[in-house]
Amino acid sequence: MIGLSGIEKAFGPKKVLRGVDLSVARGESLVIIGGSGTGKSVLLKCILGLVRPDAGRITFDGADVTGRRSDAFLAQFGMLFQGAALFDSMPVWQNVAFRLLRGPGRRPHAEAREIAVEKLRRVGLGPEVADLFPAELSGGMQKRVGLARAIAAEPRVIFFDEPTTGLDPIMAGVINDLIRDLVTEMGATAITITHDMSSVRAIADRVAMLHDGKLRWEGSVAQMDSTDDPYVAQFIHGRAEGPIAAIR
Ligand SMILES: Nc1ncnc2c1ncn2[C@@H]1O[C@H](COP(=O)(O)OP(=O)(O)OP(=O)(O)O)[C@@H](O)[C@H]1O
Repeated sequence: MIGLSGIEKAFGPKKVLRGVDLSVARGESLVIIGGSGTGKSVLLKCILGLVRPDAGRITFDGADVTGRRSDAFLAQFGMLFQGAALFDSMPVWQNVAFRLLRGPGRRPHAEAREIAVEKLRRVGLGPEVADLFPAELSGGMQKRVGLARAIAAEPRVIFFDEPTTGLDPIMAGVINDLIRDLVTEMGATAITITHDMSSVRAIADRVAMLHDGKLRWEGSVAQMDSTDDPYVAQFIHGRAEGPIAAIR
């Protein structure tokens, strides 16, 4: 469904992506791991067209989309940002219904609110939360609202950027399970960036590791656990010693 071939991106002299080849099948949940600053976020931004690659090709449903993104293209994506990134000045339901209230797929106000309340229910939040403001919610609740927003327009592809950062392990587990269930239920394709190995295990059909601007390794969670690739092993066991330099 999504294909990347030979993606390169440099910022000034710094070569961040050095030829990334990666494909994601429809309905698959891919998790991208890798050390800080290896270009995971830059890679997602390339797919969304927020960053233009210096070289390489991006395809979506077989069509070449490198360098051009229409509103209709972007409407197929949902995104859960790091830190939920809610608009503080809007009540929760308007945050969830953000895309339903504007743009090409605009819905009437009452209908958008109804959809927002339904999506909030889906992530375990009651209708009483709809009229609260983000500042009145805990971090875990804010993540759920971000998740409800990501699925509100029923996207075909959802990106999760470090979905459990800042949450306690129990809430992280709840969010991981919700992501897994939502993706399965919607039949959506998911790409997740995370440092959290519990997320990898809960969410991934397939794991890809970025290192030094390239796709270093890919495989299933079971293959990840038994691989003798020293980079993957260092990462999953969180060792300071190993081929990945700990000073960044
Ligand atoms: N717009 C930009 N201009 C200049 N440099 C950038 C820009 N965007 C990203 N970079 C650089 O590209 C590198 C990769 O950044 P990126 O955010 O993709 O890393 P990451 O793998 O997502 O890291 P983390 O896990 O810490 O979030 C970093 O060194 C960053 O400073």
